[in-house]
Amino acid sequence: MNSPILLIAIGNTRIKAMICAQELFEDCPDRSFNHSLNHQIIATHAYPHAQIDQLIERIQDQSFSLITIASVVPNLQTPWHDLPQTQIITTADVPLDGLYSSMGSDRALAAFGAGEFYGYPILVIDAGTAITLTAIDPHKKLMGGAIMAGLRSQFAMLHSNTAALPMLTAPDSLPHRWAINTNTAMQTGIVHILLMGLQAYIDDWRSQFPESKVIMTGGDADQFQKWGLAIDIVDPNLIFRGMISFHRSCLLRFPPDRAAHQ
Ligand SMILES: Nc1ncnc2c1ncn2[C@@H]1O[C@H](COP(=O)(O)OP(=O)(O)OP(=O)(O)O)[C@@H](O)[C@H]1O
Ligand SMILES: CC(C)(CO)[C@@H](O)C(=O)NCCC(=O)O
Ligand SMILES: [K+]
Repeated sequence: MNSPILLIAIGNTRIKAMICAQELFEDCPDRSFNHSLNHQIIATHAYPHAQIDQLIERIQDQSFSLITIASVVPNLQTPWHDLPQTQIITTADVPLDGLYSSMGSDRALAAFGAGEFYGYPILVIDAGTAITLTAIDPHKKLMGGAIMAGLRSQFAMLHSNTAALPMLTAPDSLPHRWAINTNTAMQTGIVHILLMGLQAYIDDWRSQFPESKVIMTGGDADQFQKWGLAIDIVDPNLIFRGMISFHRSCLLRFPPDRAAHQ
């Protein structure tokens, strides 16, 4: 058996790694390679930046035929960055039209992975350290997007920029809109206003592309779905799907047996 591949996505809070079987990249006539992702995943890991040593310890003894890294934290180097089989994917590598050069590679890859898997047009909402919306039209062109502070970041901002407000986490169930104590007031303000704002974006998108799917990913995606945000699917693996789709598109353009004979 070929050694597995390692996919690494470096976000602003956590480093996420997926180990999957090499067979993902074997030639097949349609997009079924991607549909089989769930069966090919050997392991997934997510560690905050400060605990990167634990990730290293977990996988340092394994050998990988291919390593792919996408990062939105340029100064964070890992032991995998400099290996000969490592490829760093940037936004410029992602085969979608109209991407701008400073756009995060996580957004470009998640949108590409979502579009290739669920079809275009597509709206991707990534609820992580930041919340991003990334909208791709039927011609695989960026329509546009938005960036705002993520759920945890909003609580952290209120706490660090005021004298009296505590550091809180988001409530499990949707709080009553009109609060009569500090903690609920903070929670209700952040949660309801985020939900209403995101819903307005989703409604606007659906009015232009009624057939489009709306996909959510990122650490808080499940929470937003529980609160009733009208998304179609939560998919935690969009960025990894984007990496696999990227390799797939390279293989289709440069099949290995042809390259070997040139
Ligand atoms: N174990 C965890 N550690 C940190 N955040 C978590 C965890 N579980 C859920 N979360 C939530 O996930 C959010 C961070 O999301 P995520 O881990 O996707 O961010 P990230 O790694 O910084 O990615 P990005 O940079 O793409 O936003 C926080 O708002 C937090 O509420
Ligand atoms: C917005 C974040 C922080 C989300 O992870 C990342 O995608 C990023 O640093 N983006 C650069 C700016 C942009 O996407 O327009
Ligand atoms: K993100």
